Amino acid sequence: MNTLSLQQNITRSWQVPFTGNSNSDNLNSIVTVGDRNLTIDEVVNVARHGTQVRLTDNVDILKGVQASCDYIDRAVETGQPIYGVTSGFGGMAHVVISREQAAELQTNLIWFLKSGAGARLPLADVRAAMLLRANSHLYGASGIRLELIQRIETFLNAGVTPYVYEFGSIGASGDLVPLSYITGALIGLDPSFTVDFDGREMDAPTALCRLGLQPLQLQPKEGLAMMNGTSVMTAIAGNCVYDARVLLALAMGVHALAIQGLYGTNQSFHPFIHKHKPHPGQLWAADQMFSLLKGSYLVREESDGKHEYRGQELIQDRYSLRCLPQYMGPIVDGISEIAEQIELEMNSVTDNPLIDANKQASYHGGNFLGQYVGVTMDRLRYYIGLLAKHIDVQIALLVSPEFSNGLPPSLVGNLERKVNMGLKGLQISGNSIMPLLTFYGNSLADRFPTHAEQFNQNINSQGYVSANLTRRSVDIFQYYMAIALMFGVQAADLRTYKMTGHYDARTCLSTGTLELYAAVRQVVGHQPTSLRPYIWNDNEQSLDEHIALISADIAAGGLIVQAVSDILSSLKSI
Ligand SMILES: N[C@@H](Cc1ccc(C(F)(F)F)cc1)C(=O)O
Repeated sequence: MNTLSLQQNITRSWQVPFTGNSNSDNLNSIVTVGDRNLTIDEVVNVARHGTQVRLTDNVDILKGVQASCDYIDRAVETGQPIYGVTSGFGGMAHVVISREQAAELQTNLIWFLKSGAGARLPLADVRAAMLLRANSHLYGASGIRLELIQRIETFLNAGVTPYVYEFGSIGASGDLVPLSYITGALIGLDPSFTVDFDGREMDAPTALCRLGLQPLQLQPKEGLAMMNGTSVMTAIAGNCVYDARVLLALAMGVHALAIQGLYGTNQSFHPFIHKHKPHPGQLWAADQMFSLLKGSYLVREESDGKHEYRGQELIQDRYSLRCLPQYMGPIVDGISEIAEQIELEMNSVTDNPLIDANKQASYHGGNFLGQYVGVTMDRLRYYIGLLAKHIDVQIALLVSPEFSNGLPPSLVGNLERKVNMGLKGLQISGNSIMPLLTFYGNSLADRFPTHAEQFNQNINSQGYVSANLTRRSVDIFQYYMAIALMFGVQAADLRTYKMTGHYDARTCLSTGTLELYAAVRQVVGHQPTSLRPYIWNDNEQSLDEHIALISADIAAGGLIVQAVSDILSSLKSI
């Protein structure tokens, strides 16, 4: 198979047209919306795996939704001045809107916001956004009918996903432009609103017809309630946080393989050291690495606190090994803080004005500002850059015999075939990715336009663009991780040979890394043998095909991700 066709055949799980319940594990599980405790994992299950959703049947919550609509009806009837209900929008909020124009105001909002550009968002990100919008509306503070919220449920369960575009939101009034596409499709406003219906492109009115639904006329406030919020950027952020945790768990696995490849010591991960600097992330990384290396014949077992001179080799390891917990710690802590903030944002009401039906009052405010998403997504890309930089130096040690405790240069397998250059090209390919990941680590939230929308939106988060940039960074990091795993596997085989005279690393690796090693070998279709390492002669495999296979497995949560599931679940509990 040539590389081009391979790349075309391997599509990332969240880019494939959504085709309903693809994951049998989720057939029986249902996510209830409206109980105010959605988790990132639930969002990912609905977004990517077709888990069905059900709106809460909690009577108090449903009554609250209706009460907020009644409040708006009365306000329009009596001509009360309320932003976006009886007034114009944004920098034109002084314009008074009559009772007769109040519904048209809402539909018109969709029309003038329909100004997106660029590529379509992955369907899974749009599905997550719909779920979050429904969740936000069930707090009963938005003045939106249950009937409209139920449409979101229907779309999600039937696998109908509006097309939304990558540019258009400054993350200030939430995601006005992206949400206008979702709203236009839900109500079947016009055939120019299009959807993916179970894998087929279709205009929204036709899709509604297939679902047995009629086009819906928006009531006062409903358009604003639908579009004034952070749901799309928060959805992308939730999916990215999930992926980033997977990649962090894999980074730990890669380092554990590299440390064994380098014949490193386990002493640097001894609990005694870390209890004297007990940051939670550092403690976690040290503890994980200590156990990940347990039982290995490829590490220096020095947990008793002894150390010996080893000829020309250093008495202690270089920093990328020895200081791993101290380097990873802040990243681990940072990602768990990000997850917490994104989950809180997912369970928030993010529109304006907000209605307190009990007090018969409404409040003008700004919960739609996506600053939490902008700042956390900037941070997440920064952390991804730091993770990539660390892996890059580990690879650099592995390919240089003067630093690798004597592995062959560029991890050449068959040294007798003099033309073999081993993993030289693979390292260069990785070197072309790592700087981009650190570049993407730059912040966006501090570079906002100060004069947006007649100076009304004069501070804005850029949270949507930041989240999309983080999606890109995550995707690229998956390629990088594939390359790193290939280095880890080859190094383990070559170290095994140095220690035992055969190449089957399964006999020497720690129990904690065996499954990861085996998963990589299986995904590339290259079973371990005692006679040869993973890469023997340069001309016997196409490394690009291996990168594509491994990264696709990572993206789809396949064998390689399952192999680090213990690390992943312990990471989530920090
Ligand atoms: N987030 C704003 C609502 C808003 C602001 C601006 C516009 C537009 F489209 F005119 F620019 C629409 C809605 C608010 O609640 O204050």
